[in-house]
Amino acid sequence: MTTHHNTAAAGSQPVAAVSGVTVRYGATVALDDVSLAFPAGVTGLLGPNGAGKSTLLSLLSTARTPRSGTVALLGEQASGRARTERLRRRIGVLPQSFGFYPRFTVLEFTEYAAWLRKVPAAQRRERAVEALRLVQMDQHADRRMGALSGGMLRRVGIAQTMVNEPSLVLLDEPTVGLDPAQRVGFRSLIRQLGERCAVVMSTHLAEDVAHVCDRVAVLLAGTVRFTGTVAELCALPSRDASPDGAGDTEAEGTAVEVDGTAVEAGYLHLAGAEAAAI
Ligand SMILES: Nc1ncnc2c1ncn2[C@@H]1O[C@H](COP(=O)(O)OP(=O)(O)OP(=O)(O)O)[C@@H](O)[C@H]1O
Repeated sequence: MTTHHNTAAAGSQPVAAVSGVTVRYGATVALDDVSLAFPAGVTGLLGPNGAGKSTLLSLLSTARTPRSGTVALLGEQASGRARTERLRRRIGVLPQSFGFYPRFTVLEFTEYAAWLRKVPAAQRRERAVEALRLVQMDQHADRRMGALSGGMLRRVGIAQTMVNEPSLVLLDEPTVGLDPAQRVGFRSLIRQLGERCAVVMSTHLAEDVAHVCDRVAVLLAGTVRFTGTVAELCALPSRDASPDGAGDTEAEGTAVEVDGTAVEAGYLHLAGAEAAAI
């Protein structure tokens, strides 16, 4: 299936950027001198388990500070407690799993998220209802969180990222665990979010990237192996060719079919035998 992408996002000013960041967990180097800029639109972080995607998202969410390197968010350096707290109010985050009280209704949970994000009391209800409408969960506002299907729960997860009208939304593996039909609906929802604010989503699924993302960064073992448009990733030579061209965009300007298989081929070219074994 061929998809069309929002090329307007390419080349715009970055909404977020990391520069020379290194993060270690004991002896494990999760990110090794990583520099990446995230423009408007939807950027995919593509990589296998353990590549460092969640760690990178935790830097962009300000949950974690790098040992070395810098993080810039919404035009400011993300350092200093007061500034970081202020920036955090303009960011929405969907972690891989999020906690909730099962007896909360969908509306109560979403209003609670607005409270956590310091949305003024007078606006919380309205923002929560609006966010639920965006994800088509407003009809289910009175249902208990504990009674929701996986797909519905994930939609509420997206709603809670939007209650503070963020400029940047971070989604950690948002399509994992969804069935194929749910995944299709969810991808179109993420594209919608990308029209309102910059979105960075991690995934290990080439299909997600093909259907959702304007740009993609491939992470492998804590290093960036590619950044560019999805079409540029697809245009990389096949795996049999010399890997020296990784990151080159020689095929820029040529017509490239963007689909899951083509993304997978570009990804495998970068990952070589390492990814082929996944
Ligand atoms: N709290 C932690 N303590 C120790 N090691 C960690 C911790 N969190 C992550 N790591 C390690 O850091 C590396 C990067 O992990 P990270 O979770 O960022 O990768 P990922 O690409 O998001 O993978 P996944 O999809 O499995 O979450 C991995 O080797 C992982 O085992």
